Amino acid sequence: MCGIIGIVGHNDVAAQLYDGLTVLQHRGQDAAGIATSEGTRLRVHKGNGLVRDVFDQASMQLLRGNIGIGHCRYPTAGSEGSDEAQPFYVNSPFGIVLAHNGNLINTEALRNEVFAQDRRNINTESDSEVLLNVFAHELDRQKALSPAAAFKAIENLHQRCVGGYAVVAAVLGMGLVAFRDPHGIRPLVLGKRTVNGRDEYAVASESVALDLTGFERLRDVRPGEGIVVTADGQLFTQACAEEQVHTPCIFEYVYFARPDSMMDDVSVHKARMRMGQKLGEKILRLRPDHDIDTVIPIPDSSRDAALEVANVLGVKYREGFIKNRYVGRTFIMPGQSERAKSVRRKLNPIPLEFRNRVVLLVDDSIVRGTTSQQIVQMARDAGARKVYLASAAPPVRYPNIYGIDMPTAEELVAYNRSEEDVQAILGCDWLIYQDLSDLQEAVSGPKHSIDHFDSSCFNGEYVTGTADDYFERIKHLRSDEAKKQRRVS
Ligand SMILES: O=P(O)(O)OC[C@H]1O[C@H](OP(=O)(O)OP(=O)(O)O)[C@H](O)[C@@H]1O
Ligand SMILES: NC(=O)CC[C@H](N)C(=O)O
Ligand SMILES: [Mg+2]
Repeated sequence: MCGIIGIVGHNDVAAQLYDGLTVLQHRGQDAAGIATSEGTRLRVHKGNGLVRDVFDQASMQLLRGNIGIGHCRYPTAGSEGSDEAQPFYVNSPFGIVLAHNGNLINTEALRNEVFAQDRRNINTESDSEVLLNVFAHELDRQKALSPAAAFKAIENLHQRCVGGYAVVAAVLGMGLVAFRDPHGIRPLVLGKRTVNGRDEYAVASESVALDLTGFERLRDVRPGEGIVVTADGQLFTQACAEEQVHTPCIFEYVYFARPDSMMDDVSVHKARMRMGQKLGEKILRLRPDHDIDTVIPIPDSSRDAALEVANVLGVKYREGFIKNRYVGRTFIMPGQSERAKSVRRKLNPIPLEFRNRVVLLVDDSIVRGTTSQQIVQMARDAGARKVYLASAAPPVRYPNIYGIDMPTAEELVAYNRSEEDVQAILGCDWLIYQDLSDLQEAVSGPKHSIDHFDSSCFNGEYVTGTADDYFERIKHLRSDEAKKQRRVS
């Protein structure tokens, strides 16, 4: 789940892109990059690491220009190498840089098509480089450099690309281009500010990046919609795909997004509190006479939900695990051994919150079970009498193929297993999962802001459809074992 941002200002925008990326860092920790457009030059600086590691004063000074895009990466395709850091660049037509959040599921077929028909070579394993070349080819076919040409290119791209994608690009001589896939799986929000009487625009994965850079959130980019902001700050928008069911990714609300973001008009913080309420109500339904002494969140992402669980149950909420703030998110680390080691480095219990107590640990989700298995053991070692575990999301039983790197069902702890089996593996005394209907209601909220979701990792329903052999092929390419082999070779 990468973070993307694009800004058109009237002065240099690199410093603001940098600031925006620092608050999107939770979406991708492996690589970061910024590209800016100034006169006849596109400048790109990118590399592996956190935003703060990739840029220094010298690189920032080179990134001149009033139009720019930024990216922080969590790979879902190709390798973790620096040559697949984004933004990507192509020199023709005009010069384009592009950054992508999401994952294409027809990359292989597109790559062949792009080579054979469009006569363009893709030099990495990245789906985003394929996407850029499709856009470049379709823009080239328009024989013009205008918002209308960009919209036509986006329309054609939607016909060719299948998957989840939110995209920002800068086209030399035109400005900023942004678009969202026809189902709106991946998020993208549009903001505006007025500086000295002149309008400036930004698009970003999450509204928190707009808050930090002083842009007011105007609205979410609509599914399939194209946005162009010209170099002089004029905004053009157009629907570039026939209307489809809007199915934003529900996992954004469960785990990925920051709680202080608004996404498709829903507050992530409020959605998580409602998840906690519903989970608490389910626990009360199942065991009205429960013996829980304390609710303990598993930091960071479960805190909003855990607090509400405690409120509903009427028991104490206590911080029982202290998080080492210098260790990043474990779930988005690239390999299983790194993820497993990081949980212990990241979380340490406060024994007095566990000793002789019946504790209910609450996490936002249980995916591979890496975190929960270790946490349950830590709670026991710290002296808990009984350890219960509740997940604010249902069992994750199916791969995610639209931008979250969990492509192999066999790596998911709940795959082909009953809740009782998972409870035994995690070693807890009681395991409670949220029901999917409750999760969906929690996110769509009292205003029913969202009617449908991409909930594929919970129910195995893929809104784009999938080729018959897709999951088998992706397993060979992207299982933890395949990634390990690739790193060795
Ligand atoms: O079952 P697993 O495979 O362990 O994945 C699920 C866990 O990973 C995430 O935490 P992470 O440490 O990535 O981030 P956080 O600090 O935002 O909670 C998520 O919040 C769960 O705790
Ligand atoms: N998580 C993402 O959005 C990844 C974007 C792109 N598929 C990549 O691997 O770089
Ligand atoms: Mg967590």
